[in-house]
Amino acid sequence: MSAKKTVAVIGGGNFGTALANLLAENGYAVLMWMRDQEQVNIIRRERYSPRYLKGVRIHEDVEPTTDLQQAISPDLLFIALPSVALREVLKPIASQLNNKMLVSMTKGIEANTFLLMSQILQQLAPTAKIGVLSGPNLAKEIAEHALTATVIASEDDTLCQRVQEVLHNKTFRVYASNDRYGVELGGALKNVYAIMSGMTVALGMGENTRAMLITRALAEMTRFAVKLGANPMTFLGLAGVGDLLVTCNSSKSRNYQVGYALGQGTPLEEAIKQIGEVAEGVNTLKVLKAKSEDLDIYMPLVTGLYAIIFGGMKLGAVIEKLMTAEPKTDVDFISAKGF
Ligand SMILES: NC(=O)C1=CN([C@@H]2O[C@H](COP(=O)(O)OP(=O)(O)OC[C@H]3O[C@@H](n4cnc5c(N)ncnc54)[C@H](O)[C@@H]3O)[C@@H](O)[C@H]2O)C=CC1
Ligand SMILES: O=C(CO)COP(=O)(O)O
Repeated sequence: MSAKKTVAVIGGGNFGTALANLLAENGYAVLMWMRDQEQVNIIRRERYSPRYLKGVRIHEDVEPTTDLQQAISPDLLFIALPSVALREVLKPIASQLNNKMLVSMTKGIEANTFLLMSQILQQLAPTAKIGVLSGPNLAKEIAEHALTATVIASEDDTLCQRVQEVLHNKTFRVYASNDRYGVELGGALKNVYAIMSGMTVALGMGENTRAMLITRALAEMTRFAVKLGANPMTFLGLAGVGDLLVTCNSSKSRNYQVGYALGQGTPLEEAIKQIGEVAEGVNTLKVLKAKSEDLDIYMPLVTGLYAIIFGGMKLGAVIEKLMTAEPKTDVDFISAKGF
C-alpha cells in the first residue's frame, strides 16, 4: 500500500463500504475487512461490490481483504459489522485490539446480555479507547456525497478529535459528544420505530399519524434511556431525533422497508429475505420488549409492535388500544423542575 496513513474498516456491507470510500477520499489508505473472498476478488478487479452499494465505485485506496490479522494492524479501526456478528468476529483477535482506537458504527443490542456494541468492545479489549459513530447516516447518501452530519461519542477526547480529523470534509460533518451510552442507545432504538413508520405508510395513514408516531417514539425512547442512566438531552441531537427522523421518513432505510412490507401483508421472514440486508430493528424489538418489562418502563409503541409482529395481534386492535389508552402528559420524560 502507499505511504498514506492507514485506517481500517471491519465490515464491507453498505455502511462499511460508504465509510471506507469517505476515508479514502480524505486521503487515507483503507483496509476493509470482509469475510467473502469472492467478493474481495470482484472488488479488487472491478472496483464495484456485486452486493452492497450497487453502482457506487469503490476508491482505489480501499483495499478489501479477508485477512483479519492484516485488517486490524492500524491503530484506528471502524467496526461496521451487524450486531449479531460483532462479538463472534472480534473475539478470536480480541487481545490484539487492546490500546487501539475502536469506533463502533453498529446500531444494535446484543440479545441475552442487553449490551451495546461499544460495551462488547470494552469487554473484549479493556484497554482500548472506545467510541461510537451514530447519526442520520444513510449509507447510500453518504456514498453519493449528500451533505451529512454525524456524532462521534466517547469519553476519550483524543479519540473524538482523531475521528473528526479523519472523517470531516466538505460534505461530511462530525460533531463530538461525551455521552457514548446515550448516542449509542439512540441509534439502536430508533430502528424499532422506523419499522412502525414504514407500516403506517404502507397502510396509507396520514401525515398527522406519522408525526404523532415519531414524536411519541422520541418520548418513549427517551423515557427508556433516562431510566437506564442516559442524558435526555442527547436525544434532541443528531443521534436521537436526527436519526429517528431520517429512518422513519426514508424508504432507503431497511427497517422502514421491513415495516412497509409488513404493512402490505408480507410475512416477517419473507420481508427480511426480500431486503437481503441487515435490519437491526427486528432483534432490537425483542430485546427492548423484554428489557422494558423487566424494568417496568411504559413503552406502548414497543409493546404494540411486538404484539403485531410476534403475537399475531391485528394492527387495528393495537391501534385502538393505543388511541383509547388513558390520557397522558406531553413531554413527560423530562422533569419540568429547573426550567
Ligand atoms: N446502511 C446504513 O445506512 C447504516 C447502517 N448502520 C449500521 O451498520 C451495521 C452494518 O450495517 P450495513 O453495513 O448496512 O449492513 P449490510 O447488510 O449492508 O452488510 C452487512 C455486512 O456484514 C457481513 N456479515 C454478515 N454477517 C456476518 C458474520 N456473521 N460475520 C462477518 N460478517 C458478516 C455481510 O457479509 C456484509 O458485508 C448495522 O448495525 C447497521 O444498523 C448504521 C448507519 C447507517
Ligand atoms: O441507521 C441508519 C441511518 O442512520 C440506517 O438505517 P437502516 O439500517 O434502517 O437502513
